[in-house]
Amino acid sequence: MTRETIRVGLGPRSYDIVIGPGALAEAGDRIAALGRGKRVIVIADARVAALHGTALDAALAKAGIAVETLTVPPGEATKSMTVLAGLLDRILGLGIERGTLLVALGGGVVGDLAGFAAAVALRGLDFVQIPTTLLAQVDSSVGGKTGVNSQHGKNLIGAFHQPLLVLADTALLATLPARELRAGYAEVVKYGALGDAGFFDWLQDNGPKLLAGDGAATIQAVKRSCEMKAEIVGQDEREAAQRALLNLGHTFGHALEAETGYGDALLHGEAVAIGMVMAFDLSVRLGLCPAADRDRLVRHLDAVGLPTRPDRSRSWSVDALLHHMTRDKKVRDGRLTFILVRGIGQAFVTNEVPAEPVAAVLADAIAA
Ligand SMILES: NC(=O)c1ccc[n+]([C@@H]2O[C@H](COP(=O)([O-])OP(=O)(O)OC[C@H]3O[C@@H](n4cnc5c(N)ncnc54)[C@H](O)[C@@H]3O)[C@@H](O)[C@H]2O)c1
Ligand SMILES: O=C(O)C(=O)C[C@@H](O)[C@H](O)[C@H](O)COP(=O)(O)O
Ligand SMILES: [Zn+2]
Repeated sequence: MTRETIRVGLGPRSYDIVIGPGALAEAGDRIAALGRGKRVIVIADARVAALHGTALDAALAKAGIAVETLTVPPGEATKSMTVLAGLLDRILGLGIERGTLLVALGGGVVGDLAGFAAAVALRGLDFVQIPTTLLAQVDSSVGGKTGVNSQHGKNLIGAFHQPLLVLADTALLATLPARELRAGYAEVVKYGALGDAGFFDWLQDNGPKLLAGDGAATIQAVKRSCEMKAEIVGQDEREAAQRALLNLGHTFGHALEAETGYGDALLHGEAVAIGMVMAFDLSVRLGLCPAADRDRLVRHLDAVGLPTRPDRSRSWSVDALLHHMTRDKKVRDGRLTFILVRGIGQAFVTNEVPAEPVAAVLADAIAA
């Protein structure tokens, strides 16, 4: 079996990301090898549990591990304090100990929620990520950002809590709806756009193959994305500086998600695609980035069917978007922090952006 293993180097909290088709079937042996006892609680997205829960149960049973599964409803609305409170009640109701291991089975929603539950239950349980969307395999399962949304904004309640292991079985993506695969692909493009122009070139040639289900292209893209994320997180776990590069497109994107109510109207990856274009627009407007690089990004996102500007059939307001942006966790002394670019693959972090060009980028993007 093809397996790629990437190590996230965080001293005593270092862990492996195992990538490849069939990794789920190895979950029992790999979890047993962690030496955390013979009992796990799986927290699963109900849709994913129906599709892949039996295979995980069988893998765990083969290694003599007892499993109890708790499901949560699919969708971004599940990343809430209400669902978290109910989930914690159910976890505690199972009579857990500090040694009990949680396993998150699903996309970024379940990974963020279950990871946060693991961070706070009994003041901290160990957990394993089994990501089942492209987005979760390339991004959310790695790096330890866990949490839920608040009425005040996206991911405003949470904790840094690293998993013990990430098992990214790329074969599970076969059941993922095309729109979800595409949305996850936006975070893959993000890695090329922020720090690897060669990877961006590769994606221009291979992205369509990946989206058509090509296994080799998928493994390669997941591997490169995880390598980049592991390197950045290994240097700056708590986003004191360079980790903010992984937020390219997110200050704008999270504002769009907040305005659309965190529903099916705009998926996180779709918001990131639009947000990246806005970050490039702002960089061009400030004279930092050639317009040709912005155009290249837009052409590639267009070519794979990702949105590049907010849906014009809705009504948007610059002030409302700016209001959401002020809730961003990167705000320092009242100033917004942006991830800007000098070109494809050359992102940097700054909090020295005047207000006018930001408002102008928003106004242009939402103009009818
Ligand atoms: N923690 C981080 O570093 C980080 C990084 C990026 C995104 N995120 C968060 O991740 C979330 C988005 O994650 P997502 O895009 O994975 O969405 P998601 O978890 O909502 O999953 C998308 C949909 O796909 C379904 N699904 C999942 N796996 C499937 C499979 N293999 N087959 C069929 N259906 C499947 C789910 O039921 C759901 O309906 C957002 O909340 C975002 O903020 C977090
Ligand atoms: O891991 C990170 O760091 C990221 O910023 C990855 C992002 O893709 C992800 O959406 C993350 O959840 C955003 O974090 P936030 O701190 O802006 O809420
Ligand atoms: Zn993201």
